[in-house]
Amino acid sequence: MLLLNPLRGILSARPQVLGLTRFSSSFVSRMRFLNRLKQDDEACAAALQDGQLVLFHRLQPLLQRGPTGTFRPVTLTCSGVQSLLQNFGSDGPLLEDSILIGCSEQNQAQFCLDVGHLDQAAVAEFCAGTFIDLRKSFFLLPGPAAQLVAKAQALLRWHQTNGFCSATGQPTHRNRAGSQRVCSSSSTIYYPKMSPVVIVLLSDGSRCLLGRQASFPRGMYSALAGFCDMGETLEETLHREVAEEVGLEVQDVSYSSSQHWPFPHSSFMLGCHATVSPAHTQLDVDRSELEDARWFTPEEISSALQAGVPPRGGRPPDVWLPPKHAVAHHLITEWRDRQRHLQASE
Ligand SMILES: NC(=O)C1=CN([C@@H]2O[C@H](COP(=O)(O)OP(=O)(O)OC[C@H]3O[C@@H](n4cnc5c(N)ncnc54)[C@H](O)[C@@H]3O)[C@@H](O)[C@H]2O)C=CC1
Ligand SMILES: [Mg+2]
Repeated sequence: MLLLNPLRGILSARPQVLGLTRFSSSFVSRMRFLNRLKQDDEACAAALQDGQLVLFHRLQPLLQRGPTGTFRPVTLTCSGVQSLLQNFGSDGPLLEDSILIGCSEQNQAQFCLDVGHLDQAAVAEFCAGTFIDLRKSFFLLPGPAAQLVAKAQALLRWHQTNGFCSATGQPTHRNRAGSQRVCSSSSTIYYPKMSPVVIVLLSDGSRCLLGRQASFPRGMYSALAGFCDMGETLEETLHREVAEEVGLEVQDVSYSSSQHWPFPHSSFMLGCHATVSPAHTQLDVDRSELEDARWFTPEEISSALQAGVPPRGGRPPDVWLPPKHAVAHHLITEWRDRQRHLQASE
């Protein structure tokens, strides 16, 4: 139940439907619907009228704590946002700045809008929510909502920083969905960008390798990661990064899963497992990239996973691992489960 009077009737009645369930029977129709909205400005404008909107203020999403204590993004109807904008003396064109971010399972188009020109505290109070920094929001929200909010913020940021053509210096104009921008002078089309990053959990058969950068929170260790250089394959990046960062030669590589990672800007994380020969595990750590790297046994990994993410302010344990939403966490739990399976079958 939403306990919000000023917004009665303008908050979306279905805030919990953010995020897509893949492979549902209507998956194909939703994907085709979204694709049409990206190509057809009129259809997109019509979909906005019936859509849900997630608000941001200077790239911070508006969240609300639900009755069970879990956070979710506040979702507004189109008329709800219009009332809000009118209430704050700003209406009309701003609504057209909204960007298409998805489609709910009820076939409602989902949009985001940054109201950074309005008073943050007043809007938050009006919507009975709180604008929370994305890094914090990402870990407060359940997985699908976190990914949707991260995608929304990445698109808002991309539009805010790509207002001009890098070749002609002339303004660029967005399509209605916000899926591209076109140079007003040269007609060059620009699409939102992600930087590909390979992230790899190395194993020597009985241990896995984790490292930490000096900039990580104290005690946090993660899988090795590195940006792809122009022209590289996933495998070439992986071999190069491991050689550069810890001085090892990789044998086998297998792909696990991928993730859009919004920090510090949009990265496309390609998660892999890889092995090194048990006879060649001596590390030669590049201290300009990593503060530390070491091999961990399955027992050490299990207890670090059990310890969880330390609360803010408290003294962190000596070793803790990235939280659930991070692909690094997924790679580490996959490796731990595989080790358990191997031990059980011995
Ligand atoms: N989701 C997850 O589980 C994890 C995500 N990550 C992310 O992976 C990313 C890459 O990891 P790092 O070890 O820092 O990469 P890295 O080992 O390639 O080192 C970063 C350096 O690469 C250079 N670089 C080359 N191409 C770049 C580009 N397109 N954008 C920015 N810098 C570029 C810069 O000099 C930068 O300082 C980080 O942004 C981090 O947030 C890292 C670990 C876990
Ligand atoms: Mg790295």
